[in-house]
Amino acid sequence: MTDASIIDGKAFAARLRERVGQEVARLKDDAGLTPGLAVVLVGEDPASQVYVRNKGKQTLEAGMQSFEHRLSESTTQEELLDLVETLNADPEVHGILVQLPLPEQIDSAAVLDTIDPTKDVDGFHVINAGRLATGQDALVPCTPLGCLMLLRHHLGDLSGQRAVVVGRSNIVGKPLAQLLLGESCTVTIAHSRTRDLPAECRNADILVAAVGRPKMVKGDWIKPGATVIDVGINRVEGEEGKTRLVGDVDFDEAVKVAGAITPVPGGIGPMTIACLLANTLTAACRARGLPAPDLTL
Ligand SMILES: Nc1nc(=O)c2c([nH]1)NC[C@@H]1CN(c3ccc(C(=O)N[C@@H](CCC(=O)O)C(=O)O)cc3)C=[N+]21
Ligand SMILES: [Mg+2]
Repeated sequence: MTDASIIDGKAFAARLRERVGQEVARLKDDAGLTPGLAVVLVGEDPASQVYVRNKGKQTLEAGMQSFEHRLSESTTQEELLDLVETLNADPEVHGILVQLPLPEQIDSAAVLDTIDPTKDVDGFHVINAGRLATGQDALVPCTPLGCLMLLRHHLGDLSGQRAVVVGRSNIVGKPLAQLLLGESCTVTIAHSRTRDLPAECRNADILVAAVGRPKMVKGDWIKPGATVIDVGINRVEGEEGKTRLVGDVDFDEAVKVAGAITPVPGGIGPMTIACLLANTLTAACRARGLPAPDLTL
């Protein structure tokens, strides 16, 4: 059998950012409105710093304003809530992202639920989770949205497909399951307590791995010809003490069995950032009572 085709998330994300940039330019000309994204980073986690830098750079490249707030590791919950409230009230800020994970003295759920739901470009507020689950207009979490865009582009209509999502986080697994249900897939959410996980995965026409365990999904867990979406971004020790990124899927095995597969890096990661920009554009339009542009490629 021939190897799986590689779904190029990096290239797709670049085109999506281009589209967002066009719409931002149009919004400036037609409505005098420049979308703005505020990113809040608490602490010094080096990996988080890289994401924040990439997000800031790509936000500016798309013609949006980027506001960065770096707070110390010892920031109190009250200080962080004060900042979120200031950003909620700032008319130049259309999107707010508080980078996770937060230090242990902070109640993450309380912080996320303080963000104005109309500015919640991560889609983590309970209002947005509820709107997604009930099929109303929501700001949709960026990683699941990126997965759905690649699946739609690669497969077209998804209706009737058997989708297995491995992982049940509020950030990826649960919202992605909702999105796939909205596309009329038959959806299973599997997780660490699932009995005979490999057999469950072998049922999938669409298999999504979002567990945060390097190379957990093996080739013999995959139905021949299935579409495999690898959400994992795991830093592991490589040669000479260097770190490298691997997914939750054993790519070398999976590529021999799957019909199509997303790589790590260059798959879902870049889509997450592109969808963050798309959500910021959507939030800015809605703040002005304008329709959000259609960004399907
Ligand atoms: N509130 C919040 N929202 C987030 O969306 C969020 C977060 N917190 N905390 C951290 C995680 C992680 N995350 C990534 C986004 C893009 C890449 C990405 O673009 N990765 C590149 C590689 C980057 C590299 O080489 O380091 C790739 O997969 O090709 C990675 C990781 C968003 N996160
Ligand atoms: Mg789990």
